[in-house]
Amino acid sequence: MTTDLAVLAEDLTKFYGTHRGIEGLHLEVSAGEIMGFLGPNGAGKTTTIRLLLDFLRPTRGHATVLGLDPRRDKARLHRRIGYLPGELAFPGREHAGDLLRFLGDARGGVSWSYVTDLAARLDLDLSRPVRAMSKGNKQKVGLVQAFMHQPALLVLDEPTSGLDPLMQQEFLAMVREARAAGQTVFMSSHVLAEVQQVADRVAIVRDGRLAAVERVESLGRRAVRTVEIHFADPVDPEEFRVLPGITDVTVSGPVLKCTADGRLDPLIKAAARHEVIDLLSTEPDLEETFLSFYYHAEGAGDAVASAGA
Ligand SMILES: Nc1ncnc2c1ncn2[C@@H]1O[C@H](COP(=O)(O)OP(=O)(O)OP(=O)(O)O)[C@@H](O)[C@H]1O
Repeated sequence: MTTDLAVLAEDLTKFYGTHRGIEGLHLEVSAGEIMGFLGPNGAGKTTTIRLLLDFLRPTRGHATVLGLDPRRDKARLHRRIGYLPGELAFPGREHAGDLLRFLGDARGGVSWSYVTDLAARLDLDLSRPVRAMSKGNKQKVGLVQAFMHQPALLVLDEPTSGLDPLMQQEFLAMVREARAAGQTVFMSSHVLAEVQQVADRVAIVRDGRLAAVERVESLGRRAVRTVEIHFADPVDPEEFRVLPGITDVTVSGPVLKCTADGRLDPLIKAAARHEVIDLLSTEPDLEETFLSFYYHAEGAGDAVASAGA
């Protein structure tokens, strides 16, 4: 394989008995990119992540991570990865600082000032016992341990779960900085909005299959928006129903409501034939449009859209 791939999954498949975890996954993550891994609950995100790290063995297929075989080179690979599990379990009674020192030593030593910087950014008190921490604070400990050795690859399973909005933004800033430093980030989420803020591309899984891989810039083009136009006088809905990309037209006296598929130009030109009092266009809701398309569309799970890295 070429060395500029941080992750390569080839026909990666895991069945739990007869139950599909993930099937036939082909995925490439380039070195230095941020890849969002999106899907609803039970789609197969955690299964995929665990396969990449050799916490699970594939039923079929193969993964190459940082040029290594996760099974053969597990210890070497794990030193070069920062991993945040979806379910954090800190069994001991240690204070967060002791736990991080222990984990840092196990990875061959880390810069302690970097650890305290990360903790300060996330507003994490290292002198508190981890077991007594809230879910959000435990998540911060999990994030610090994933980032602290500045690994070549960060594999983060639902990293913002339990974080408040301010901390989510701080985390996204850390992810951007990681990319600037040449690190690769593979992060799962079921929230497109957060992934969209940092990711270069998103891979979308549904029912254990890859539904699509898209560059983030191209997601917006699929956005459907609702438009409401207030005219000075009543208008004929038929005039708008015939426009390309315009659906769900309803007219109530001088107020027209419709859905536009992203190209507003035909609608604006038609509206301009009348006196327009006001125009309201709701922000494209990508959760509703893009994701519902991939999550629910018939056969979407088999249609692997390829977007170049
Ligand atoms: N140990 C297991 N035994 C049996 N089935 C499992 C096991 N782990 C996961 N599954 C099933 O495999 C499928 C994929 O699960 P997975 O946890 O990978 O999804 P996910 O996308 O990470 O979901 P979530 O967002 O809920 O964590 C689901 O149908 C799940 O029920």
